[in-house]
Amino acid sequence: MDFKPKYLINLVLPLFVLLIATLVYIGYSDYKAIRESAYSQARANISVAQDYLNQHYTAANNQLYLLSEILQDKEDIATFLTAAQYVVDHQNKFLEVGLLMDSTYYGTNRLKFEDVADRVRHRPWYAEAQQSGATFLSPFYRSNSTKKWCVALTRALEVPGKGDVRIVIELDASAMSEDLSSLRTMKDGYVFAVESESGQVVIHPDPSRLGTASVSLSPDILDDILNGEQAGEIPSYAYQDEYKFSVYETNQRFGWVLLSGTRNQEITANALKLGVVGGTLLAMLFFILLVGYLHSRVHQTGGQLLEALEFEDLHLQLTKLLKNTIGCSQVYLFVMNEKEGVLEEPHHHLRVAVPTDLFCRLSGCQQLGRDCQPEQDLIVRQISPNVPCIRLPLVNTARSGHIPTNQLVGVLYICQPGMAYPFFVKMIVNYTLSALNQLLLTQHIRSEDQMTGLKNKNYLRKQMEQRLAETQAQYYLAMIDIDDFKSINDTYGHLFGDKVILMIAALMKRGFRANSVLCRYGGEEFAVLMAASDIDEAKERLEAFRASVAGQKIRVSDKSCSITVSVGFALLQEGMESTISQADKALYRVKSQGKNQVFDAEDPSSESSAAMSGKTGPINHAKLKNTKPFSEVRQSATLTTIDD
Ligand SMILES: Nc1nc2c(ncn2[C@@H]2O[C@H](COP(=O)(O)OP(=O)(O)OP(=O)(O)O)[C@@H](O)[C@H]2O)c(=O)[nH]1
Repeated sequence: MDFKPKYLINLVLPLFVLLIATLVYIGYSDYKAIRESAYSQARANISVAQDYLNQHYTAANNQLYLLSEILQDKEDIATFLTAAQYVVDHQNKFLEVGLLMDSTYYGTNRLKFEDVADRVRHRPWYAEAQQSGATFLSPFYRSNSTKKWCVALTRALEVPGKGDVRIVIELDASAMSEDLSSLRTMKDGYVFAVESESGQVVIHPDPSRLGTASVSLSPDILDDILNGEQAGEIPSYAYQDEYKFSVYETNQRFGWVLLSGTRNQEITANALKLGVVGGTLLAMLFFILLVGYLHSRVHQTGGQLLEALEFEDLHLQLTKLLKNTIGCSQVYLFVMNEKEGVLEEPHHHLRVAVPTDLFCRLSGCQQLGRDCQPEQDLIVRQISPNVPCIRLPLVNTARSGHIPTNQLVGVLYICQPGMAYPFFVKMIVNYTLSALNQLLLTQHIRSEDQMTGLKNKNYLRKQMEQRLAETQAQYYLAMIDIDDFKSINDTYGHLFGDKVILMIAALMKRGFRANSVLCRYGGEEFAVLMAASDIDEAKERLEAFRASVAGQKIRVSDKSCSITVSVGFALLQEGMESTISQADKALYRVKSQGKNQVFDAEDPSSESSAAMSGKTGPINHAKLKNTKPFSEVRQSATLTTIDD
């Protein structure tokens, strides 16, 4: 099966939709994957934080035990305080170590408060019913001496004779928060902790949040936790105008709830980033492949346009190419006829004046005139397409110095129902322009007589065919033959004969209107196809030409000679062959009646002479020798100059 590019082009829109859908799917999958990974990262962070807190709890508990051993062993406060100071100095999470004995509070950093039995009862670290050897964890509070947020571990002791003895270690919440702040979920997520009893924030990377009420843990969740819920998720809550998610676990030792989470937006942004990057790469790859394929297909088929030798071939190939690539329904390829200032479309036999606004577009070098409306363009009005039409001027651009000059070669009209892709249209325009240029050049070469620059017999016949199809104007075909040319050749040589032929061509170009078809019919015979209102006008013009030739003298060395031509003409009607034959017969009659005259096919006076001579067939110059020899004169004052 021949796969046509238009199928692929038609797939662009559905594929684009598919691509968007894929992107959305990729984005959603990414979102889910990233969210899942964020959750597991958050859980991992909580687990690290659990270990961290448990270690500090155990460390504080161990220190309490050691210090109580020292106190019981030595019963010496100074030794105890030295050991306590050592502990505080080497463990930066311990704010203070205190000893309550004999109603006196001894603290590290030389603190001593006497007679404080009543006051200490109100301190958070003091538990009235604490049994000897048991450890009590205080609620979260701000330390009196250091003014820092902390939690205290207190051990009650039995020291004989010393009454109520308590050893206290205060744990610094800010320092612990700082350590835990390095646990990040994605970029912005962090670990924090809330005291389940009070709902106060106890660990937070932002020190100003310590001691404040938790935003994430609603009273309902706190109730669940107090009722034994140990872990869970909070999918969405608003904090500082942003939505966040958190996972939580309770910490048995401290009785805190550890939370870790991040901004939902961050997950979305990451998913989008991944989705967009992935999708863009996918889209780029897809479009590169698509454009590459279409590019090569258009080049491949576009190259075939250049092989067209006839206009019909070009039209056929172009229609095929445009149907296969952009799915256009009709193609009109107009060729500029500069001589007559009209655009011709041979395939549909159209001939119209060049749309006036086309040149405005050309001067602005706007090649793509899209969606021409019938009221804007005479040609579109004539074509009257039932689908949108695109007008594409085919312009040769040359540079003279710095100024670009545009030459309109033709105009392509594409009737196209769907989307037109400028990129491909532009490529097709370029190919069409090249093919048209090549075709016109080939036709020019094939239709021109190389020696004189006049048109040749082929071209004349085609023009006659075309004009026969027209009904508006009357055309006349004249056959012109140089009189006694053989003698000229024989007398002055062939080179001179050539000069005579060139002179006749020059006089023809000068003597007839621009829209006449001037042709070298063969050898020393010429033809003119011209428009005239009637036979008299035609004869008058031909007569003027004949006289212009007869009035010229050609110089050869020191001699000059006069040349004459015989002209027979006929009205272009009925058929091409019959018209040629009639004009030929008229010419023959001139030859047989003394040459250097103009006869038309209808002329009754000339008919009789032809009948007399008994010749009615096509002219045979070889048989009409020197009816009236060319005149040979001495050098005269007015001579024709012929360019070599
Ligand atoms: N120099 C030159 N001669 C040519 C060319 N083409 C044809 N001829 C010659 O033109 C001559 C035509 O001669 P004829 O057909 O006998 O006609 P004629 O001598 O003009 O006689 P009439 O037509 O009766 O006036 C031949 O001798 C051809 O060789 C050409 O391109 N250059």
